[in-house]
Amino acid sequence: MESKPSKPSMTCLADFEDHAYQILPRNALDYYRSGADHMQTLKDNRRAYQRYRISPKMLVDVSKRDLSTRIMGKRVEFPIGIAPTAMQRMAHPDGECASARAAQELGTIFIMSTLSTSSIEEVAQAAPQATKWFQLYIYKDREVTKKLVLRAEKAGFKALVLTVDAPYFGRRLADVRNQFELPSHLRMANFVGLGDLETKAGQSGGGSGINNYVASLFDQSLSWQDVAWLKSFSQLPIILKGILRADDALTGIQYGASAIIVSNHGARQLDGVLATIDVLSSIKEAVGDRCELYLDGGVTQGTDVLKALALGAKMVFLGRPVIWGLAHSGQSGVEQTLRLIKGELDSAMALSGCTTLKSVYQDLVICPKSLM
Ligand SMILES: Cc1cc2nc3c(=O)[nH]c(=O)nc-3n(C[C@H](O)[C@H](O)[C@H](O)COP(=O)(O)O)c2cc1C
Ligand SMILES: CCCCCCC(=O)C(=O)O
Repeated sequence: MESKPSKPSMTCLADFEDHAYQILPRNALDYYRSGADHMQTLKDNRRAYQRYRISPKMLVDVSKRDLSTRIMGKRVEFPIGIAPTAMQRMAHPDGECASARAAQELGTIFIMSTLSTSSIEEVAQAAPQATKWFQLYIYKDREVTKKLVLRAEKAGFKALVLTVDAPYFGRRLADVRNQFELPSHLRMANFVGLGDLETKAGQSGGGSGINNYVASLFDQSLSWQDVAWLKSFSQLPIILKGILRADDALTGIQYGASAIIVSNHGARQLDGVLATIDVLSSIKEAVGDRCELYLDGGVTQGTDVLKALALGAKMVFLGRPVIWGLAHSGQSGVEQTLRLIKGELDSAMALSGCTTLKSVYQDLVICPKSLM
């Protein structure tokens, strides 16, 4: 008797999330999954996608499809990249190096967090061909910040992603309850030998080591002038991450931002802000074609991506889903995650009459009044 081929165990991104919930230590799992305060926005980031529905076009020849695009002038195989998430070695020993390699393998973008558990140079060496962007937090110590930027530039990173929504950190209640500390075998790899910058995340101070770290070391006086400061010594294009309003997007362009990531930091900062998909079209309307717009937050399936593209994003980024893939099986798990959602987008495009990303128009998505 012929035996049946074995069942695929991972069929969608939620399967990886379920798996991660079973295997990750509590301290790490809570850190990764939490939103701020009572997590109203965390739920809304995902739920909001259900308020938008697709209005597909029929009898279009969809036998050939192309998901590739150009982002900041560079070819990307499909419009789904990896958002910066800190401390990835808590999910898998290969951490950020594995995620960057997965991005390289699939031809998409990897954004590396300032607060990585692998260094800029380690990631650059692990994935030399990947398109890598460096996410920047600005420290009170501006010399440290400047050195970090110059290291990223030297190591071949192609853009700076300046996070603008985190002068302080939101209160993630589980991290406070767990008295979160970076496990002692890991390090803030970009700051080795720099005292508190390396070690402070390993000190909870009786609360969350994260808030402790940020409140004492990040520059709370950050303002628009600092975009000009960055441009004064770095050649890299600047992408603002964490914009939620059209007027801020326009100001960002005036100060020289090359692109904007519409983001609420995965609902980890100010609880009660709008879901990112809900603010996207108003920002797109204001900025038009003056800069590229990307989005993150709550994207977990191909139809979410299709909706974001139709409403004005050129690319979306995944935060937690990549962590769940990493926790499953390192580079391979991240690759599987990206392939799954890419396949879902491809299928959603085929079934809605789109053969290229350019053919994904705004009228493909509607928000019926009954669902508002
Ligand atoms: C565990 C975790 C760590 C994060 N670390 C950073 C970071 O270091 N820098 C940053 O700008 N954003 C950080 N973010 C926010 C993500 O870049 C992104 O905005 C968010 O995760 C997108 O939402 P999603 O997780 O629903 O995909 C983090 C998010 C999570 C969940
Ligand atoms: C002590 C390390 C703090 C890491 C914070 C990274 C981040 O942005 C997050 O949302 O978490």
